[in-house]
Order: sequence, then structure tokens, then C-alpha cells
Amino acid sequence: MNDVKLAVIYYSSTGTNHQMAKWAAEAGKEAGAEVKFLKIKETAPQEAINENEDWKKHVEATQDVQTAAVDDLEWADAIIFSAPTRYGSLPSQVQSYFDMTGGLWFQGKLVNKVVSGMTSAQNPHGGQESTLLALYKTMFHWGAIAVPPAYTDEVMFAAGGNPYGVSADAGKDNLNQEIHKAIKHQTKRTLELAGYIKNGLNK
Ligand SMILES: Cc1cc2nc3c(=O)[nH]c(=O)nc-3n(C[C@H](O)[C@H](O)[C@H](O)COP(=O)(O)O)c2cc1C
Repeated sequence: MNDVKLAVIYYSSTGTNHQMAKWAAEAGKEAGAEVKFLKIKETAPQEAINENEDWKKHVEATQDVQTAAVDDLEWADAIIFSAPTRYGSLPSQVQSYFDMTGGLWFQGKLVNKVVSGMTSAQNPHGGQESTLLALYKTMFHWGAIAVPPAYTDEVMFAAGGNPYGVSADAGKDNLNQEIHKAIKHQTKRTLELAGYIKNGLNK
């Protein structure tokens, strides 16, 4: 697992997915991976951001986080995405980022990337699974290999039992130890599979 490069790429308006991504990045480092922690560029107009105090604060607090470029996808062996639901689908910010990957996709450079997704929603059944399915749909077109955590460890049950990827209720205060443990597990599993792909298939 030591030679695996992990990009943790997130979008967050109010901090939930930022914290989830941070836990994934920490778990990746603990597992010995080389880790990039990257935010997806904010594209909403400043007026919209200013209307929501939490959003405004979060944008200001994360100004120093490096912005994800498409080249970061080429660099990575494994990619963990974290993004909130927007009506059961992905935020437009994430979709815009994906819309810039055509060149890499066309050259086959996203094939065999090992990917996994996490999400959050306001409501316990607010579209978590469909958001992750929306994410994985793009991954399938890339030729990436999606690694869902499923029920591969008992920590998944305590974290709500979403087999598609760890999902949390919106709000940093809702990110409890169960979610943290499940993110650690999802990250470790993703890196393990990425190690097999990198060292088994590509060498
Ligand atoms: C335009 C919009 C649509 C949303 N749609 C839903 C929804 O359908 N169901 C739900 O439970 N939460 C919905 N939410 C709530 C977000 O998912 C929630 O704010 C997010 O998970 C918080 O993550 P963050 O702190 O990382 O931004 C929506 C939020 C926005 C702004």
C-alpha cells in the first residue's frame, strides 16, 4: 500500500464534506499512502455565498486548501470523493470539475483508477445513495474501478449502513466517531484495492 498515491477530492459548502475528506486524508497518510487533499473550485456567485453565513465562513476558512486540477486525477492511483447531495445528485461544482476531464478520459488516462465516494444530506433519507450512484456513473464511464465499502466491516453498520459509501447527516456536529471509523475503513479498503491494481495489473 506504501506506493499508492491517494487524492482526496471534496466539495463542501458548509464544512461537512470537508471534515469527512480530512478524515479520509488522515487515514490515507496513516496507511502510508502519498496523499493530496484537494477542494473542488467554488463556482457559485459571491452573492449566493454571502446569503448563507455558514457557507461564507467555510469558503473563507478553506481558502488555503489547494484546488483540484484535472491533472491530479492522472497523478492519483486512488481517488476518494466527498460531496453533499443536491436533490439526490451531485453539486454542479463537482459536475463542472468532471466536465473538464474529457481530455484525460479520451486518452484513457482514467482507466483503472480506484475510486470511492462519500456524501452527506440534510435528511437521513435525503438522497445519499442516489448521489453516490451519480458519482459512480461518471467513474464507470472513465473505466475506473469503484470500491464501495459495502458491509465489509462491522463499523459500516454503526455508521448508518450505507453500502455505497459513508454518508452522514449534514453538519459537522453530526460527524461522530462511528462515521470517523467507517471513513477510516473505506479509505483503507480503497487503498488496499488500489495497491492490488497498481502492483498486479499495471506492472
Ligand atoms: C440546492 C440544495 C439542494 C439540496 N438537496 C437536498 C435534498 O434533496 N435532500 C437533503 O436531505 N438535503 C439536501 N440538501 C442539503 C445538503 O445536502 C447539505 O447542506 C449538505 O449535505 C451539507 O454538506 P456540506 O456541509 O459539506 O456542504 C440540499 C442543499 C442545497 C443547497
